[in-house]
Amino acid sequence: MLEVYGKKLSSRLILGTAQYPSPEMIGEAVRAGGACAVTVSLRRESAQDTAAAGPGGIFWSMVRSLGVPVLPNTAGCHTAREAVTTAQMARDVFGTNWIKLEVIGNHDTLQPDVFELVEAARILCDEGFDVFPYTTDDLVVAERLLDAGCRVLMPWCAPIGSARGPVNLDALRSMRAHFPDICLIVDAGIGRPSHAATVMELGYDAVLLNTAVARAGDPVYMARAFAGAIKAGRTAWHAGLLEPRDFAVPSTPVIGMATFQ
Ligand SMILES: CC(=O)[C@@H](O)[C@H](O)COP(=O)(O)O
Repeated sequence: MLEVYGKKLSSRLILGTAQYPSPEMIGEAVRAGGACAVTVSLRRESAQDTAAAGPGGIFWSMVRSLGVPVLPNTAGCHTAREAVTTAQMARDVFGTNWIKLEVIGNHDTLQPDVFELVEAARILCDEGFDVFPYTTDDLVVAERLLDAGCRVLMPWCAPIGSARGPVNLDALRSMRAHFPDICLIVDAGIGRPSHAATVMELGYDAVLLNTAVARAGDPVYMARAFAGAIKAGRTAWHAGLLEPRDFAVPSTPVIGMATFQ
């Protein structure tokens, strides 16, 4: 069972809550996929600033009623300062020390600003937050985040919302090899269940995704498909996968085969 910051999680799928056709469908997708947690953007939801969407409103009650841990996120923040303030507000609203730390550095790629990210992570870890940093697959940045106090890393596999899947498998593989004991959760860019299975086959601990489910033709079915893929990938990793080989190797033994002269 996956344990993160001392909390045991019921599965290896974390779902985002944005872009669904309706709030009800978020609940259905979370249940169908057996998601172990949901991530929520405090800024995005609060920005709508209506009685229905504000911190006491329908959206928030629905999120709380899902019965899974809430992982508030700092989506939309561009500086360490903004992210720290947003995290502090999220702690008050949700009563949790968990924070998915996003500090965006580039408008086109939504790539994290890793410098601001590390700074924000250091401040938040010092303040007692359990920080889940959305980062790139850069090993040096990963080291800095761990030095700052993070116990989980969330590398992207492709830009947020791109649905491209793992564009640099070697980097993800090397991150897994460098940090065998750190909880690694792929966050962003997963487009298909097969992408999720692929990263789980590499030994990743979990997957966080949003767009691929929320924007699917049928989000509920898609959540179920992702749940199956994540379990399959994890089981395959446990089973011990063969490394690809350059040459053919007969699968049927030839020893003892009759020979005709
Ligand atoms: C919801 C959330 O936190 C996103 O910022 C996250 O990174 C998911 O990315 P995808 O929408 O590409 O799955």
